[in-house]
Amino acid sequence: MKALHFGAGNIGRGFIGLLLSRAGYEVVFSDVNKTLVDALRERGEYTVTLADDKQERIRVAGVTAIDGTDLAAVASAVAEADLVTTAVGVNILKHIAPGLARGIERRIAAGAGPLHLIACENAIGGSAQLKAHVYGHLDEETRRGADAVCAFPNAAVDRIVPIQHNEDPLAVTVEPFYEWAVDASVMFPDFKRIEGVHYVNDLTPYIERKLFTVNTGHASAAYLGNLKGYETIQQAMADDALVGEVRAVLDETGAVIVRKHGFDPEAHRHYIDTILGRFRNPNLTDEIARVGRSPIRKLSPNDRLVGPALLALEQGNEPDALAKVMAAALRFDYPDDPESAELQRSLADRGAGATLAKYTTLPPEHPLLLLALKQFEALAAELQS
Ligand SMILES: NC(=O)c1ccc[n+]([C@@H]2O[C@H](COP(=O)([O-])OP(=O)(O)OC[C@H]3O[C@@H](n4cnc5c(N)ncnc54)[C@H](O)[C@@H]3O)[C@@H](O)[C@H]2O)c1
Ligand SMILES: O=P(O)(O)OC[C@@H](O)[C@@H](O)[C@H](O)[C@H](O)CO
Repeated sequence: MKALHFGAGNIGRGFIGLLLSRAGYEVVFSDVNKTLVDALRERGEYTVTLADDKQERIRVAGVTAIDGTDLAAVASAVAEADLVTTAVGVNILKHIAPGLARGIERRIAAGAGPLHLIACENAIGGSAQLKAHVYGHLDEETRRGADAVCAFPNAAVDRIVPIQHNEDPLAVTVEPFYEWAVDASVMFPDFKRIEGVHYVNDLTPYIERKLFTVNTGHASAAYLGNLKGYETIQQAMADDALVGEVRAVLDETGAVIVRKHGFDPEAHRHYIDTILGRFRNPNLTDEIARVGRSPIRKLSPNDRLVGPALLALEQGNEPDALAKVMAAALRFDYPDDPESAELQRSLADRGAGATLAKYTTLPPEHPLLLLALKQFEALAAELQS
């Protein structure tokens, strides 16, 4: 069995590749990073280290890679795959779509069997977004053919994998915890189960709980920590006042999730405590630059800040703590991050109100934007004093 995985980066090697290899797949990575591709091809294996006191090392063997810029190679790999997964970043899905489309055409022409394509990105409906990009490259008749043999189950993936600073470009250190939930309701019957994957019939509660707790909490620690001059999540999480603010945010998202999906409030409190413990992991160094990366994506309407804040308002609650994190996101000034640079230019040119309206796509008078703007002004006053 062959799995084609797009993105041999941190989560690709440290989580998806590891689980697929353990499940008996030969894993073919597609990546545009030549160093990673060459090393995977030459060595055919890499090591994953678990970031706990034992520092267990796991050898992942039987892997190889293809050059993701080579459309013909990508199409061939898609034609031969028994499973396709991605972990490239939700905004990159459109760039892998042409190769997937050419591969799907070849599969249909050859009468190949059914194929699941699972986007393992931090986004609601990641695989559905991938499908829309791929279908944009198919004609009407091929789309009908693809409907019969391709399924795009949405997924939620959870494992903290920081940016790696190892001499070996393939070595990757990951937290021990992991969770991978996949929407089984759209999968073909009798699919091959992957050990470690949780198959569910309704993914929404899982992806919203994950994105609006792990990722909202993470973004809060990053943006509020950045305001205080911290460089890592571990530094930020050693600041009790800051942890109090992160908890206030997670109380707001927790109320939303518990009410919307009927989770047990006590179990959800325990979930939050576990996550705060994971952020503190002393065996990891996770940079605020990574966790806060792509602030425009993180301020978009369905993502980890605005998404739960809008739900809180719908439920009649004012999400002040979330609004403060939205305001802090505007202060995330990392010139090497293209979205941060664009946000800073917009802030300088248009001001906070118009910038928030542009990137959240909400009307300027929306109650959430008024809350965020109030928080932005309070932060500005605080920083001046
Ligand atoms: N790192 C984590 O803790 C974590 C956890 C859960 C989910 N995620 C999600 O997983 C995705 C990847 O995150 P990451 O941290 O592994 O990032 P990363 O930057 O380490 O990995 C992304 C990889 O995709 C490759 N890539 C870029 N364009 C490509 C293309 N056109 N074709 C093939 N490969 C391409 C990059 O070269 C890189 O190796 C993101 O959506 C992220 O939100 C990350
Ligand atoms: O990958 P992003 O940019 O969506 O979010 C940054 C981190 O919050 C994220 O990568 C977490 O480490 C991960 O989602 C944990 O499962």
